[in-house]
Amino acid sequence: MRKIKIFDTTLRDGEQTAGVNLNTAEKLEIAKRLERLGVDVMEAGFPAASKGDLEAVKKIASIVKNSTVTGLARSNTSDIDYAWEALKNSAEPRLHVFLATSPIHMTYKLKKTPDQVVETAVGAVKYARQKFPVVQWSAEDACRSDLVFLARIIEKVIDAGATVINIPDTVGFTNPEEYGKIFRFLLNNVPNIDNAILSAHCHDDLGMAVANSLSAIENGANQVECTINGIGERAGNASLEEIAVALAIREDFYKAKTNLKLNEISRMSQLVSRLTGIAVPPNKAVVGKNAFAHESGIHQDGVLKEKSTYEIITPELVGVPSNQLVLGKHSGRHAFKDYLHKLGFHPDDSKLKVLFEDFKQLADRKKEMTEEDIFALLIDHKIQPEVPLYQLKDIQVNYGTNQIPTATLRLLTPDGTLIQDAATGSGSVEAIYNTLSKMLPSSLKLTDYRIQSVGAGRDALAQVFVQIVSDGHEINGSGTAQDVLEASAKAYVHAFNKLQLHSEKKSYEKISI
Ligand SMILES: CC(=O)SCCNC(=O)CCNC(=O)[C@H](O)C(C)(C)COP(=O)(O)OP(=O)(O)OC[C@H]1O[C@@H](n2cnc3c(N)ncnc32)[C@H](O)[C@@H]1OP(=O)(O)O
Ligand SMILES: CC(C)C(=O)C(=O)O
Ligand SMILES: [Mg+2]
Repeated sequence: MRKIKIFDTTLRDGEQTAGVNLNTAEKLEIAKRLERLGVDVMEAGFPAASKGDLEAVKKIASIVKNSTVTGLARSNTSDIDYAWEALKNSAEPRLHVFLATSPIHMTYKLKKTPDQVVETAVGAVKYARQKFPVVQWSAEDACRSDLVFLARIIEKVIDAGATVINIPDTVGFTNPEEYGKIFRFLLNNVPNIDNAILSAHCHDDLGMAVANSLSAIENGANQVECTINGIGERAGNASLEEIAVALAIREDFYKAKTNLKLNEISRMSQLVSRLTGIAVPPNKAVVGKNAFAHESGIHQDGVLKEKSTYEIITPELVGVPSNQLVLGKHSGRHAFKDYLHKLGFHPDDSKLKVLFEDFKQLADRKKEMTEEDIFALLIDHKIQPEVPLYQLKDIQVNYGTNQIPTATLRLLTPDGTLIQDAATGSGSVEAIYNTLSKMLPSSLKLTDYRIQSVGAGRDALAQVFVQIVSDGHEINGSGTAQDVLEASAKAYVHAFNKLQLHSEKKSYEKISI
């Protein structure tokens, strides 16, 4: 199977998104995540652009070890020297140097003849190779360039020492068929092309960046450049998550793999969105909030019977805990009943009918029905579960570098008694969970624990998700609080309460109406 290298440029082209400015700490946080995601190359910035960017690239290059770190430079010695200053301590210093090749750019922007452009490009690559073992050369605006000229300049820069040749669709002008043909043309017309890796770099001005990147792969590109959430100059770049998941899901067609850990994608996307302040549209493929949400009755019924009826990507593949059946006015009886079962209520058919009619009436007035809405509906119908529900009253955690973490918790039991206990653990969360295990009638075996922040900045709320599996049922608990430890405790108690509702089967028989 072919291996496609993923060149992530979130920290360079992605940062060129209007209104985005990442400081060194933020860039480093993203870089570490990109490394964990498994990108082959990350472009950390444009060192000649500012002192801050130079420092950020330098820092990232000194810390990131499992992905190659690169930086962009114009075709002049000064930019290349700045890039060297930033990258010289990386494991394998790699430069990305570019020069425009289209008549429009050469005439109006660079004010150079084609021959002068060849001379400048070759000079820059030769100069760069005196320092950098790996030099990638990009033909800016390649897709509006004369292809014979493009082939000529590429042959020369490969001779000068470039080993990666990038073909940017700088202004997002081409379509997949044309873009693929450019790669075919270069493979057939550049005599030394086998000495280089061909790379694609697409912009989304006409909404074709991902399709163009995939076409390039079909036509010989072995590297694609992309950004998380597709952020980037103007309408953005090709989105990493869409390319990666398309390759994985359609492996039968593309017959190509990447090194990415796909289950890191969701968290990666959230981090970039939070630090850049660029929200992910809910309907965005793969990472949008609705990518795994089913709203209409026919779809929900299909998914409940067999997920693959309407899901080509499993949420778990990209690190989303589970799909979501959103209750709304388009929902049908199957989804409604399933929702009630998950909450622990099992009304018989006649009660379900009445509840469903009321639900539809309410849903007509609301965009989305929440768990609270459904509970309110059940309470209106005087349906109450007589199952034990525990409430977290307060929590205190002692943590210090040379101290054993200790948690003290107080819980309100279902019969209203206040109980208190304490336990230690190897970390604060473990201490909390050990305490809860002592206090609750049974302890939970967690299969997942995740933290994410709700909102941006220092005052963001912490949201913790835990998952347990019991009798083949997946039960998710969540807790939100200003503090991550309190949110962790709440999530555990939430999961425990839901487990009670499920496993004790106290739901319908003991519901008093
Ligand atoms: C397609 C892309 O995404 S390319 C990357 C775009 N990213 C950026 O521009 C972000 C960082 N840029 C910057 O901070 C600044 O533009 C700098 C520091 C690079 C340059 O700033 P300045 O020296 O003030 O020049 P300015 O940006 O106004 O103009 C660009 C100059 O570079 C020249 N230039 C453009 N591309 C190249 C190139 N690949 N090689 C050499 N020169 C180039 C232009 O012709 C122009 O030269 P001129 O001053 O002789 O007319
Ligand atoms: C610098 C190059 C690779 C670029 O970003 C573009 O042409 O879009
Ligand atoms: Mg670009």
